[in-house]
Amino acid sequence: MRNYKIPTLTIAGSDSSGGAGIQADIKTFSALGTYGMSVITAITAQNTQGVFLVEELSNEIIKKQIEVIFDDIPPKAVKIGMVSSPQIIKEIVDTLKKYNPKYLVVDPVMISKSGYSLLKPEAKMNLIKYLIPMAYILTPNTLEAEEITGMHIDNLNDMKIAGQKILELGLKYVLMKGGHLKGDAVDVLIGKDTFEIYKQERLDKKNTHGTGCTLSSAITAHLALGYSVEKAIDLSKKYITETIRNSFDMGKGVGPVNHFYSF
Ligand SMILES: Nc1ncnc2c1ncn2[C@@H]1O[C@H](COP(=O)(O)OP(=O)(O)OP(=O)(O)O)[C@@H](O)[C@H]1O
Ligand SMILES: Cc1ncc(CO)c(N)n1
Repeated sequence: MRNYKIPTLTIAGSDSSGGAGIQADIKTFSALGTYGMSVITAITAQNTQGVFLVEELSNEIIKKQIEVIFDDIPPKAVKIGMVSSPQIIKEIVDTLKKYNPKYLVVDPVMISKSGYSLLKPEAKMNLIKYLIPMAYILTPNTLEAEEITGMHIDNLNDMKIAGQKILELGLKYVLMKGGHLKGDAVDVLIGKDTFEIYKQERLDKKNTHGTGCTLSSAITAHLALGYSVEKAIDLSKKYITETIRNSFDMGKGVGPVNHFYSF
């Protein structure tokens, strides 16, 4: 139902260049027909060439944004992206526990495509201990899954084993993204009794800024719209593929995907 009235929420960092972070999430929520809302955790001075400065917001304003949204417009599904420090992670987890959102999609953002660390090294423990266990779905790329599990991931079988290891932290599903491996763009969904492979052709495209953010917010939107987890991922995988296929030059570096290719 594309009536733009189903509320969805992203808790993430702002990307001033509009291709990733909060901006990618809101574009995706809108393109897929939901009502997007945001809790900003940090502001990045970023463009298509890199991340130049990051300023985190205070725990107080992050907590308040979450509370006033949930008290007024409870979202049908929530996505969490960049949460850079241990105290921000703890604050978000403690605040969300009061509302216990059913569909919580966690994208464990660690390093930007341009190589900038968006997660402080000391925050990794809180991510694993507090945030990941709350997730309905975690969407790590293989490098993030390596950081979480300590395993080396090279192929589909490694992805499956690492996914099963992450499930032990208590979450429902892991969607591991194989975008960084060679060959087709293959992602795998791992649940207690679930193993699904989502395969699309690898597109030879330069402009892939924001692919991870876009995929996780597409899953959030589709869950909010009432699709099953398998169908939500299937539709989101097709959406990200088309946004990459229609990506375009913008700026001097790695340009954005095209969230609005179908309009
Ligand atoms: N060149 C490509 N062609 C087709 N699909 C791709 C390509 N690159 C990535 N994907 C797909 O895009 C989605 C996002 O994956 P990716 O591995 O880029 O995430 P990420 O590394 O978290 O992104 P980001 O750098 O934005 O954080 C996945 O479904 C992945 O398979
Ligand atoms: C704010 C922000 N969040 C996530 C990403 C994804 O890497 C990014 N580049 N910037």
